Amino acid sequence: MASASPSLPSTLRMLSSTLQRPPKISSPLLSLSLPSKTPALSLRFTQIFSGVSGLHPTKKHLGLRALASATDMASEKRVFDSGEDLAVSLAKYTADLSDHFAKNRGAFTVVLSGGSLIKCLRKLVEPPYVDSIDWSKWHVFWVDERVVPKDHVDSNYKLAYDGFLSQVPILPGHVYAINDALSAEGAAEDYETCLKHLVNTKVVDVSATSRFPKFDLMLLGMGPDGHVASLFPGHPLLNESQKWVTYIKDSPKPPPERITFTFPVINSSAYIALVAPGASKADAVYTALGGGSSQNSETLPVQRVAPEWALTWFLDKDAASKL
Ligand SMILES: O=C(O)[C@H](O)[C@@H](O)[C@H](O)[C@H](O)COP(=O)(O)O
Repeated sequence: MASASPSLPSTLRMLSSTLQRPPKISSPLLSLSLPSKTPALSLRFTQIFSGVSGLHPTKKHLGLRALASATDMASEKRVFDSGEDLAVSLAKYTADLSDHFAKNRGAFTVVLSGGSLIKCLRKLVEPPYVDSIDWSKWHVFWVDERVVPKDHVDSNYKLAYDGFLSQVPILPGHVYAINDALSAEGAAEDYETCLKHLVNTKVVDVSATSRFPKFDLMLLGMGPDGHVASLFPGHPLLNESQKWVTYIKDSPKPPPERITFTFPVINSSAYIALVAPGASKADAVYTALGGGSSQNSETLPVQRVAPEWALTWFLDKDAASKL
């Protein structure tokens, strides 16, 4: 079943195979129960789930705790008793979005992080999802990657390949790993060039508001310090407003050299799942969701995460223990 391989060609060679198979773009995204897009009257809501639940914010959810908000992004928090329950819910959430975007857009663009996220995706490689998802529509990207060879133990590609990609029939030409023969600067530039081609060919959608690429689903992990992707607290890269992909050579989390999507790209996504289980995340979760403040009162990177349509937190009891 494995179709991706650590010896995949460079990003651009993978791109060329993708370009031969442009997805069909059909109708706009109208069939989901999306949050209101009326800025003046938009809603933010929070609901605690103890198990598997529906995919999208719906009127039923909104009836529970709806608050007026300045943003039209819907925000939802799911707290699970166990990692197993979290993984089940995340698989259903992802599979439902896959189904929707595959049917309505002809492609499903999914952005992965490194870290514990990949383990949280484990239910996708099991029945019923492994057989029911239309994997041929998936296009896989990384929100950040360590500048190391693809077969290196620190590679986010290798982590995802070993734990997820090798077990599902995603087309190798739809897996956009970084070009590991390049420097950090070169790899970031190469990845941005790749994304531009994919936007031009409509594989990746574009935000009508920001004009940055609009990925269908971004699956983000979060560090104990509140970092997302390779955007760390207090780092100047947090304020990058032009580039789509940039690089860092002084990452406080090893290894130091990485490439990363910028906030304009992250926040142009349609959906973001913030997957942050574990006690080490409790302080940052409290800062982001419980009204706490960070050690030096600075805004944490995770607090800047605001996709165009919906943000869903996937937490376990330990991560939510201070809420
Ligand atoms: O390459 C990376 O280091 C990641 O993309 C990073 O942003 C990760 O998602 C968080 O550090 C959370 O990692 P954990 O889930 O393992 O804590």
